[in-house]
This record gives sequence, C-alpha cells and structure tokens, in this order.
Amino acid sequence: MTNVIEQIAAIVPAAGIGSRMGAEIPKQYLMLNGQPILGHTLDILLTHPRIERVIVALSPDDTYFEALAQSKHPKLERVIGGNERADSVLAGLSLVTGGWALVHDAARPCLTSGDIDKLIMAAEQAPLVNDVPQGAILAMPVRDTMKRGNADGQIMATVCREALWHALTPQLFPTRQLRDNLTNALAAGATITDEASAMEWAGMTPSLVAGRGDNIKVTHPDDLRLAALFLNNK
Ligand SMILES: Nc1ccn([C@@H]2O[C@H](COP(=O)(O)OP(=O)(O)OP(=O)(O)O)[C@@H](O)[C@H]2O)c(=O)n1
Ligand SMILES: C[C@](O)(CO)[C@H](O)COP(=O)(O)O
Repeated sequence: MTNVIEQIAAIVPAAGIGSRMGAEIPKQYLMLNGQPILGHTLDILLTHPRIERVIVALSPDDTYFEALAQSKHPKLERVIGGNERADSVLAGLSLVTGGWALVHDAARPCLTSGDIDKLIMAAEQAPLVNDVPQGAILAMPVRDTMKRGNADGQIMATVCREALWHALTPQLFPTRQLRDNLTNALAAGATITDEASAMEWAGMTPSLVAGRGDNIKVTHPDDLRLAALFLNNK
C-alpha cells in the first residue's frame, strides 16, 4: 500500500541571522550567481508541480525579502519566524491545516527538482506503522572516518560510521503529525534541530532517502564558492 501524498505545502525557514557566515547581512540574502541565495531556493520550490504553496518564515527584522522577485509570486505566503529554526517551522505550519509539509532550509539553494521527486516517491512508498505514514527525509551517507574530539581539539574516539547519515532537507511529513510532534517535543524540552528529530521523539521511523551531495547548506564562507560551482553544474 502506498500513501497518497497531496496538498504539499513547502515551509522555508528563512529567519536566521547566519552568524557562522559572519556576513554583514543574513546569509540567505547573500548574492549567488546573480541572485540572493533565498531566490534560488524559492525558485526550485515555486516551480515544482507537486508543491501547491510555499510559506517562508522571516525574521521580524527582515528588510530584504520585499526586494526579491519571488516575493510577489502568487504561490508564496510569508509568516514571522521564531527564535530557533524549529519555532520558525512551527510558525510556517500554523498556516497549513491538512496535507503534507515539505520543510526545506532557505540556506540550501542547490536542491534539484529530481531530488524533490525522489523524496515524494519514497514517502509515498514508505510502510505505514499502525496505519500512520512515517514520512521521509533527504540524507547523505557519511563517507569519511568520523572522529569525536574534546574541547581542546584532540581526538577522543573514532565513531563507527556504519549506518551514519547526514540529514539534509527537504524533510516531508503529514502536516498534522509534524505540527503535533514538533509542538510536544519542544514543550518536553527535547533538542530538535530538524523535523525528523521531532518525529523520532514521537517514536516514528521516517525513511532516509539518499540525496545529491551538492545539496549543501550554505553555513560558512567557503560554502558560497561550492554552492556557486554546484549551481553552475546542476
Ligand atoms: N530562528 C531561526 C534560525 C534559523 N532559521 C533558518 O533555518 C535554516 C538552517 O539554519 P542555519 O543554517 O543554522 O541558519 P542560521 O541559524 O541563520 O545560521 P547560524 O546558526 O550560523 O546563525 C536557515 O535557512 C535559517 O534561515 C530560521 O528560519 N529561524
Ligand atoms: C535541518 C538541517 O539542515 C538538517 O541537517 C540542520 O539540522 C540545520 O541545522 P542548523 O544548526 O540550523 O544549521
């Protein structure tokens, strides 16, 4: 049996300040191959045929979004984000009642339509547990030997990389389940850095979907050069 996935709303957390980037402006507005990073991200989501709505969560201090060409798109809606990424995602979810939520970082501009298709197909085919769809996330298997360091930067241990994955976005879940689990996990004081961690907190087992390695999150300055290279070679 497959899950019928309809009414997909993309939620784009874009309310961060990009402190690790150390730029003068929030990193999602840094220019990349002719337009701001957020413009690239919104283009991918606004043009995907299975995505009906795109809800972007913005900082209350955001003075840049209005200047984006995409800000006038009829499929686009905006909401004020929160102190943490999870709060911004919840703010976006507050505008959605049913269907499925596809949450994608504003800071991941190199996403491809093919990887969105792959994620949706995997979520459709994922087994139900107690008749509940489990959702799916794009992820990338860890390639390198993994080390755990101490505060002084010395190796404390080698971490077994078997079955270790980098969680990426988008992450795709039934809207109601995601909203309820995110709300309850945060209320319980759980550490939630992605949507899947809230679903795991609730005992669900989302599917890992191997995504492209160029779907990087622009976090540090050297990521900009990589993202520019990847966008030129999509
Ligand atoms: N309160 C927050 C914090 C982050 N984000 C968004 O979540 C995504 C991933 O977060 P991250 O890469 O950590 O972005 P920042 O929080 O801006 O970066 P930093 O941690 O370096 O400050 C980004 O698109 C960011 O805009 C958000 O919507 N609301
Ligand atoms: C959601 C995410 O991109 C998955 O890897 C990541 O958890 C975001 O973390 P950040 O600390 O907000 O960059």
